[in-house]
Amino acid sequence: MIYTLKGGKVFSPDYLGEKDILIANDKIELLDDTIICPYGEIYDLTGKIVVPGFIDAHVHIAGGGGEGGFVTRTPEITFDEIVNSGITTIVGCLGTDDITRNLEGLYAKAKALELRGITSYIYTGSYSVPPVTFTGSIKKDLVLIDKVIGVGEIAISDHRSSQPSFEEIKKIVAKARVGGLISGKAGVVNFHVGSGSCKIEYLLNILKENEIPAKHMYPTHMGRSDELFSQGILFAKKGGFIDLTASIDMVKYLEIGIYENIYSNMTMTSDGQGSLPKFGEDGNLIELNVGSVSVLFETVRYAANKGLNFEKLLKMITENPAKVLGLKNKGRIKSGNDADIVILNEDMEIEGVIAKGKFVRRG
Ligand SMILES: CC(C)C[C@H](NC(=O)C[C@H](N)C(=O)O)C(=O)O
Ligand SMILES: [Zn+2]
Ligand SMILES: [Zn+2]
Repeated sequence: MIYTLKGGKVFSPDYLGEKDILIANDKIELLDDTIICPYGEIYDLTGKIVVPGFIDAHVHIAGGGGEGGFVTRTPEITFDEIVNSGITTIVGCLGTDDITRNLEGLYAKAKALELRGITSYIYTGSYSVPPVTFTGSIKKDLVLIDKVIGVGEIAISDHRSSQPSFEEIKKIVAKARVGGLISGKAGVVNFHVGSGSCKIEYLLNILKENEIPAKHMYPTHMGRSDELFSQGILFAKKGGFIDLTASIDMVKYLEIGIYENIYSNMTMTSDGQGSLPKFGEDGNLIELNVGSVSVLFETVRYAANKGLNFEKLLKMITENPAKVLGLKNKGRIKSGNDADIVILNEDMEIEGVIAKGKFVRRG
């Protein structure tokens, strides 16, 4: 299928001005001031905003939760929830409950989403250490299972973790790195960072040993506290990527990240379908909500309306996660990249979503 998107205000995420985009099959063929295209549909996007499809690198696509017993298990995600949020690339993960949830179900869900038209990957593992795997080995999972892009979400500094030792964590990162090298993938370990006192000490100590590159360690929930975010700034300044679970409460950290000039090493993810539990001092569950993928762009939109730089915010859900995940053809609107595009109206509301060149949401 060939068609042209004409005259939209294009953020690649960098603002390029009004551009025409020629799309052929699943690729962006051409990006230019004006494209005279003798064939294919022409969509007039004058006055619209055109941005790269959003990448959500941490979603419990097959459901999550369970920290309050069976009734608190959360539902799996629907395709419409994903595309209505402008997400065209998603990475599925398991969380606390890796007894009633398993990698086979996670894989099946990711395949279903791919067959519906978006790009999907999964992390092998879950909160637990040693990690659950398909083949009994992190390296084999990365090399033999195409959808496996890394390991996660491995819990550290959390009362629900397996209380892993530093050595155990280092071995997981080392295996992810070698599995990534052999398979040509990112081999990234997505760490669930809890509210424990050790925060990301393990990761900073691995960096101190100066052997395993920072890019293999990707801590999430880094906006859980000011102290944790401060450690995150340190980690980012050493070349690591830090991830915030999107919510309007994160605006202060987004602002600091831009001010500290570490926004290029920051991403946001939604923790969609994950449980958002609140525990009391006594460790008992007080309440439990369910994450929604819609927070991803809603947080960018909210922060932009608060005056934060739109291009820098946009990078955190497009170009930056593409870098973390090693997805060379994603995260930017440029010739040769996958045609993953979101069309916004002048109020920055999502009007259309294109995934691999096909409209998955229109109007
Ligand atoms: C960042 C906070 C608000 C939510 C966070 N959620 C998860 O980690 C996912 C959850 N445990 C699940 O398995 O579904 C948390 O529990 O700390
Ligand atoms: Zn988590
Ligand atoms: Zn999660």
